[in-house]
Amino acid sequence: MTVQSAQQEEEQRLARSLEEIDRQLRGIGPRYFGDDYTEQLLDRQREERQQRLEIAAKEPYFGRIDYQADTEAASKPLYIGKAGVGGDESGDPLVIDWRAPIASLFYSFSGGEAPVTYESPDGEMTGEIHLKRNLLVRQRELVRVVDSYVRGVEQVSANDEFLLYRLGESKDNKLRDIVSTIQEEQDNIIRADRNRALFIQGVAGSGKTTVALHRLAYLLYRYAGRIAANRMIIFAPNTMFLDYISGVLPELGVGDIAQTTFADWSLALLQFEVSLVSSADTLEYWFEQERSAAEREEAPGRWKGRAAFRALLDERLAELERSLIPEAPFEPHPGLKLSPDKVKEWLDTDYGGDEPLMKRRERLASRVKRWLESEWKERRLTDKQAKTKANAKLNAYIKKMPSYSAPKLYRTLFDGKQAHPDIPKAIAKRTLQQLKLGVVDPEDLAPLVYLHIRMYGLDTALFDHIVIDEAQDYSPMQLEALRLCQRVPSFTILGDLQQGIHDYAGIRRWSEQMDLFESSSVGYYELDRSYRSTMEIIEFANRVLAGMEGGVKPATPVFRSGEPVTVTACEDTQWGAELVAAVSALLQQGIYQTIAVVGRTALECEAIHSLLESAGLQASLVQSKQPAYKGGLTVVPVYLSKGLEFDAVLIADASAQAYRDGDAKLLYVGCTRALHKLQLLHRGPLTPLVSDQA
Ligand SMILES: Nc1ncnc2c1ncn2[C@@H]1O[C@H](COP(=O)(O)OP(=O)(O)OP(=O)(O)O)[C@@H](O)[C@H]1O
Repeated sequence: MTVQSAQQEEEQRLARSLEEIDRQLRGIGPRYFGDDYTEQLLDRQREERQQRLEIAAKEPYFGRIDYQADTEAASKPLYIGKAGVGGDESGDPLVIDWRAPIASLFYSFSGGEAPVTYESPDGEMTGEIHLKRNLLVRQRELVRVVDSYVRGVEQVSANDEFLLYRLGESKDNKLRDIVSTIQEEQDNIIRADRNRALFIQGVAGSGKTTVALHRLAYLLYRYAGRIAANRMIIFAPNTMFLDYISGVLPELGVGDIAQTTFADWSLALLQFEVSLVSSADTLEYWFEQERSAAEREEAPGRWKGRAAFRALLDERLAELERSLIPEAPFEPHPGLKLSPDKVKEWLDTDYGGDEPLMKRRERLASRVKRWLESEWKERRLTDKQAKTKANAKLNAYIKKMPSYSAPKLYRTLFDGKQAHPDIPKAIAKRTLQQLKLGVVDPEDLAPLVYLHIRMYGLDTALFDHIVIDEAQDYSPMQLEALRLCQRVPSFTILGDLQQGIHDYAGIRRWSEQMDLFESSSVGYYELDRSYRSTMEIIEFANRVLAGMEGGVKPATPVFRSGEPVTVTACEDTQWGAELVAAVSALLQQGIYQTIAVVGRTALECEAIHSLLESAGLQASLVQSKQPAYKGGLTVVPVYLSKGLEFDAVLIADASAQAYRDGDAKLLYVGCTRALHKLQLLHRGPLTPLVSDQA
C-alpha cells in the first residue's frame, strides 16, 4: 500500500470512528441527582463512559495492528487508544484500551514473521501480525501515518520515528502521558503482577515516574472491582514535584489517587501531635556546606533509618504489652479476686494476634468491666454503695494499664534511665530535646508511624497499592512503616542510586530495602535507556559519574542528536554579565518553553535571581516547600531540581569550588534535567568532575 492510500484509508476510518463516538456521546442520558442507590450507580457508570468518550472524541487512537489469531482465517485491524470504546452491532470494539491484554502486542512487537503471543485472562494467545502502524491524531485531524512494519516488506522503518518525534517536542511545566510510545521494557513493568514489591532502578530520564503512573492506570483497569483508586497512594519527594506530575493520571482517565509526601502523610496520621523541623533547615545543613562521607554515613537519618532500629521499637512495644497487665490482682469486693494470670489469658487468647496494642488495651478494660458485672449478677448484688466502691476500684485498676501515644512511647527510648543503651548519646540527646518541644526530625517520622500503627492501627483502609518515587532517598525504616499498611506487599518502588543525593538518610544499595520482603514477593527491573536528553547531554552526564566508586551504570541514549554541551570559563568579575547574556540568548532563540538556571545553593540562587531581575529578565525562584513549578524561566538549587526537566539547562557555576569530588551525583542530577540544551559556566577553575570534557 502506498503512503498516500494509507493516509486516505485512515482518514476515512477516522471520520467513521469520530462519527460513531459522537453518536455514542449524544446517546448518554442526563445526569441523576436523586437518592436511589441503583440509579446513583448507573449514573456513575454513565459518567465514566462519558469521560472515556470525551477523551476518544479528541484523539481516538494512536496505533493500529493488523492481527490474525491462530484460530481465525484472516487478520483484523485493531485500533489502540487511550480509552476503549465499544463498537456498533458488529460486536468488535471500535477502539481497544491501551491497557487491554491484546494491546500489549502493539508495544512488544518489533517486526518479523514469527508468531506473537500475549497473555489474556483465558491463557496465552498466539497469532501473527501483518501490520503495525502509528497514527498521530491531533484535535480530530489525522496528522501523520507511519508504518513501522508491513508483513512481507523488509524493514519498513528503522528508527522509531514516532518516539523521536515525541522526544523532540519541547515541554511545558507538566509531565505528560506516553501511551502512544511506551517502550517494551517499560511496558513489562507497567503490566507486571500486582502483588509484588516491584523495585525499578532506572537511570535519569528513563521514564520511571511516568511508568509508575501508567502502572497505576493499568492496575486499576486489570483488577477493576478488586482494587480502588482511593486505596492507592503515591509518595513523591515534595509538593512542587507532586504538582509537576499531577496532570498524568487525569490524562489517563484516572482520578482519586492520593498523591502526597511521606512527611505530610505521617504528620496527618500522627494527628499533628508533633511538628517537623523546617525542611529548609535540613536541606541547608546538608547542601549549603561540605559534609564528609563519614558524616553522611553516621548521620542520625542513617542510624534511625536502619531496619535494625525496628528491633528497638519492637522491644519497647513488647514491654508495653507486658505492662498492660497490672501486677496486683483486681479485688473489687472482699473475697472476690481477678488474678493477673486470668487477665493475661484474656489478653493472649481473646485479644491477641495482630490487633493494635492500644485497641487491645481498650478491649481488655471492657472485658474486666464485663467480668465485674457478671459477678454482680451471679451474686445478685444490689447494694449500690458497694457497687460504687467497686467501680472506683475498677477505674483505678484500668488506670494501671498504661496508655501511650506514639510520641510518648518513642520518647522513652531516649529518656533518662529508660533510654535504650544502644542509642548513641548525641542522637538520644538531640531527639529528646526536640521531642520536649513537640518537634521531630524527618528521620523520626517513620519510627513514629510504625509505633502509631502498631498501637492504634490505621484510620483509613489498608492500601491496595503504594508507589514510592525517588525511593533511593527512603530508609528501610520508612518501608517498614509502609509495609504495615498492607496485608500483602503491592508496591512500585522506583529510584536511581546514582541520583542518591540524600544518602545521609536514604540507602546505598537496593538490598537494604529489598531484604525487608520475602524474596518470592520481590521483583527487580532496570531501565538503562534515557529518553529525556539528547545523546550529547547523556554522554556528558555519564562522564560526570564515571569516576565515582561503586559500579556506575551509564545511561544509554536514544539516538537523538542535538547541540553540543558547552563549558565556558568566565572571569570572576564578568560572571554575572556572562550569565545574563547566556540566559538572554536562550530566551531569544524562542524555541525553549522551559529554561532552568541551576545554582549550587539556595543562597546562590537568590543572588542569581536578583541579578536576572535587575537585568529585566523575569524568572521564578524555586525554594523548598514550593507548592508548584510554573515553567518558563526558573532559578533552582540543584538539589531541588531532582525529578523535574527543562528544555534548556544552564549550570550557573560549575567551578571546583562549587562542585567538589564528592558532588558527582549532585552535578549529574543538574545536567540530566536538560532535554535539548545544556550549558555550563564556571568562575575560577572548573570542577574536576568535568575537566576532561571542557
Ligand atoms: N516511552 C516514552 N516515550 C516518550 N517519552 C518518554 C518515554 N519514556 C520517558 N519519556 C519522557 O522522558 C522524560 C523523563 O521521564 P521521567 O521523568 O518519568 O523519568 P525518570 O526516570 O523519572 O527521570 P529522573 O530520574 O531523572 O527524574 C519525560 O519527559 C517523559 O515524558
